[in-house]
Amino acid sequence: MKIAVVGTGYVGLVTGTCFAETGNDVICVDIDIEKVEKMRAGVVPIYEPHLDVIFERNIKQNRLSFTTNLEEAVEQAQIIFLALPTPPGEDGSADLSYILGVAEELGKMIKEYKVIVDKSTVPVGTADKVKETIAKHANVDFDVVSNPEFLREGFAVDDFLKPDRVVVGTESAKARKVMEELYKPFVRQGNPIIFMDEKSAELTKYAANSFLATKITFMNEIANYCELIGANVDDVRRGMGTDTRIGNRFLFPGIGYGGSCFPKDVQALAKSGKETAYDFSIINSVMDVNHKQKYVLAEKVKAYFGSDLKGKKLALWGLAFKPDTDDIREAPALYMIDELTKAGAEITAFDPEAMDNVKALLGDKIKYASNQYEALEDADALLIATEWQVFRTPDFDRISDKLKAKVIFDGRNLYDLVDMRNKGYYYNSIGRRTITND
Ligand SMILES: NC(=O)c1ccc[n+]([C@@H]2O[C@H](COP(=O)([O-])OP(=O)(O)OC[C@H]3O[C@@H](n4cnc5c(N)ncnc54)[C@H](O)[C@@H]3O)[C@@H](O)[C@H]2O)c1
Ligand SMILES: O=c1ccn([C@@H]2O[C@H](COP(=O)(O)OP(=O)(O)O[C@H]3O[C@H](CO)[C@@H](O)[C@H](O)[C@H]3O)[C@@H](O)[C@H]2O)c(=O)[nH]1
Repeated sequence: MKIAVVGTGYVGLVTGTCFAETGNDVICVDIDIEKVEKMRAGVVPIYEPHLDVIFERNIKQNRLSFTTNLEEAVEQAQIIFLALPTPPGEDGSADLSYILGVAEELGKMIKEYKVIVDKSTVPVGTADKVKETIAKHANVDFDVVSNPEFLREGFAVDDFLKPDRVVVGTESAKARKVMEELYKPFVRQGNPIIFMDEKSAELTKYAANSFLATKITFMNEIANYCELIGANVDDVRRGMGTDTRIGNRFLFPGIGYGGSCFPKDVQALAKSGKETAYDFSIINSVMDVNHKQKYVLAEKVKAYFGSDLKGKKLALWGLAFKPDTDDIREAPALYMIDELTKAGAEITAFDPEAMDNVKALLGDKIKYASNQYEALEDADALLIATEWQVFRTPDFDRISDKLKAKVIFDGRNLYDLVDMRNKGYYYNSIGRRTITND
């Protein structure tokens, strides 16, 4: 099939590359000229494990190409995917200007039947708006389908090629056939395509993300409570998660959920509810609790050193909102940096992939180390914000040689409590008792 993908971010580029991998001819469109030139030169513009191999293979085999020219892409394609940003607007609702802007252009360009597929995360009713916008200009038949994407950054290729399910919202038999054909290779692997109407598909995406955000937030509250009563959240998590009705995934407490999706999607669902006079009280609480959770580690540092952190040097491991990505959107580390530098602390950070993005955002507000141990030089404490594999089994002798004192605040529960006691650390983690070295 001939496919155009508009927007080559995490979703668009993975979608385009994976559909090329299953034998389709894919042309990806982006307004960012620099990005398109990079991709034409064979460079993957984002950090996403395993994407480079299939990206290169499909370019070589002429199934994957890039352009800034929407019309050129649309002309060739039977199916046009919209993988455009839907950032929060000022009031928290999803900003649809990218989607509707491109829909307007599509309306003027299409000259024969096309299936326009919305892969972006959009509020209920957006497929209708896209339809109306295109119909203002187009005088040919077309369908607008909602096909929300559930991939996770860091696992995007695997999630896309082997999805738990594919959700397709369409009431058009013609479009349904096209989507069935396109996703056939995935169904062969035993994963269902769930067909429904457009509105239900749009809501499914928000409901899934908000449910997962709620699950994490619930565990964060249990973790905070564990600290007060002297219980161990790791044990509670295992005890709960083995119940198959609960499941053991997404129960890891930490310093709040971040990223480009959960924060904005939870907020957008709450906002959509408000517009229909529905008060999503669970969702509102989730947002409140998560906001506070982002400051939990900074509060622990202040409780230990005092609220004035002038003259304190802190090493920070991890900046990305989660491991295996260079994405720092809504990263809890950024909230922590803000709070701690306001209190006067000097921070030296290390992250395996996200440092360039943080440098572009924060400049010299913090210092950047070239490896995880360099960050520790002369620091009063080590703080951990992201659970990169490389932080899980560090050389503790090197850590204690470099730190002024053996003090660790761990926002991701990477280390064993008994081990930390034996090694003589002050070790403060989430939802577990604090190990003191006195
Ligand atoms: N990132 C994820 O893990 C993820 C997963 C599932 C769904 N989503 C949703 O998918 C959508 C896209 O997310 P993303 O993370 O890929 O975004 P992104 O910001 O990484 O990428 C968007 C791309 O669109 C391009 N763009 C903007 N305007 C354009 C235009 N008029 N024409 C062509 N290209 C244009 C930008 O230059 C950018 O390259 C959002 O709605 C998001 O909520 C994201
Ligand atoms: O047990 C857990 C699991 C996750 N998180 C945090 O939750 C956030 C989101 O993590 P994750 O879901 O792995 O990353 P995303 O790439 O943002 O993926 C989510 O958002 C995407 C965009 O909508 C969806 O497609 C995915 O299905 C959904 O998992 C991160 O800050 C994680 O640190 C926790 O704190 N505890």
